[in-house]
Amino acid sequence: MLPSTRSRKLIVCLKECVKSTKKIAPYSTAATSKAIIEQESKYAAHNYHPLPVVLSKGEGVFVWDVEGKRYFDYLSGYSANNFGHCHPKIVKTLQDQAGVLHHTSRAFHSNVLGEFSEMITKLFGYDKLLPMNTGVEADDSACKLARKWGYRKKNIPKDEAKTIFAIDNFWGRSLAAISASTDPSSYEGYGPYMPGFICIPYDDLVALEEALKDPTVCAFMVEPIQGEAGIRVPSEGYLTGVRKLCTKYNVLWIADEIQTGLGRTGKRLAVDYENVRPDILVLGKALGGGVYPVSACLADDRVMLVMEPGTHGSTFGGNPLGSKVAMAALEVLEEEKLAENAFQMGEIFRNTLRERLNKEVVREVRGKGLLNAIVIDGKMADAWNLCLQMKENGLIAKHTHDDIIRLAPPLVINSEQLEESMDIIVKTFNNAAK
Ligand SMILES: Cc1ncc(COP(=O)(O)O)c(CNc2cccc(C(=O)O)c2)c1O
Repeated sequence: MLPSTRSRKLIVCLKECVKSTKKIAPYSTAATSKAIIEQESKYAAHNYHPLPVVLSKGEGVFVWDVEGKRYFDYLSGYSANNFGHCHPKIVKTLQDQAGVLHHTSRAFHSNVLGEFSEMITKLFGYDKLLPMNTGVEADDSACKLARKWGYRKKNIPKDEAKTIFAIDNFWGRSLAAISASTDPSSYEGYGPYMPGFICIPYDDLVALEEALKDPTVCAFMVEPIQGEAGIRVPSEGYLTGVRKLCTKYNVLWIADEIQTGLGRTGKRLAVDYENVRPDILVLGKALGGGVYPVSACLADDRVMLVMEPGTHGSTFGGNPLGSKVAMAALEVLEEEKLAENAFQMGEIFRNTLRERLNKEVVREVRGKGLLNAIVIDGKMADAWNLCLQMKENGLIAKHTHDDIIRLAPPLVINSEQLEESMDIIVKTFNNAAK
């Protein structure tokens, strides 16, 4: 039986009412931040201490919380969102491929991995790609590659291979990664640790040469700029020295560019500042366009082919969906000249903040491209409170230590957005001094 005219009018009216309540504010949702934070606290592990903000929408350099408030995103998902939130080309690629073929495992070939492998190896100048998913997996794979190369090509005695890392390194949360860590908050309570991992001071070529003299050393893994250590930029020439010493002592140089790579520091790779070429290049985070976990090891055949069929792998490594998205991400990086934009915006960012920030509160502004940090005087201000204040003023960022705040917006930021966001940073920091 058809509804009467009266009830049809009632239905139309109800639909209008429902639609109107949804317009509380752009991108807002009915649930409040407080309720959602309580829900997460009750049902999710407490392995993070997030800023008290609940995000529900992202677009370019902006994110919105559930109350509809807009923020500049100055963390970029720990540099996974180099291309901004919901980049149209990357999202469309994800949507299209998801409806065609998303996962096969490498028990079979797909029509995508070969294309992705050729594209990425030619872009970065290596013979082969080992596709993984997360950054720590790719770094772990690089360490495995180096050990096996050490046994097969450098005649290091079985199970005696050593890998050198820099003090204050950070390459993830796995048992191997924390075994290399010098940060108690990363390794405490998780022993016993991986043998054969040794740490030396960062940015110290004398210490490096001393360590490489040991003939059982297979590799030196290092970040071109230390990210979690607080955006620590090494001396000019450090990377050149690393390259020379690793060649001299027949040691593989593993460059961990998971946070610094893909335009973040103002070059396609941070090692490009010194025109040096690692033996194993490790990428991650933004390689998946911020929408899908994709990581990679790149190396020449002399290294990569020590890994025979069936001796390493991963369920999702090299899947068609991630491979397609990664190709789109690399195209965006190149087509939109985002490394160049990061270089230019980064110069303006550091020069402006060094000029405008209150020297009583701020000890240093450092970084390259759009990977920067503000180091504060811990006696004058507190990093957590500054992040809370910046949030109130419309910008979200996170500290890496009590006195260091990382500032890393998406590389798509334009000069107007940069100016507006710098005003927020200056206003917040300079008020902290009063
Ligand atoms: C240089 C570097 N290498 C490897 C990793 C590990 O990547 P995955 O997280 O994808 O496994 C990183 C990670 N970088 C990073 C930065 C900040 C926080 C966190 C966190 O684990 O909460 C991770 C990194 O910064």
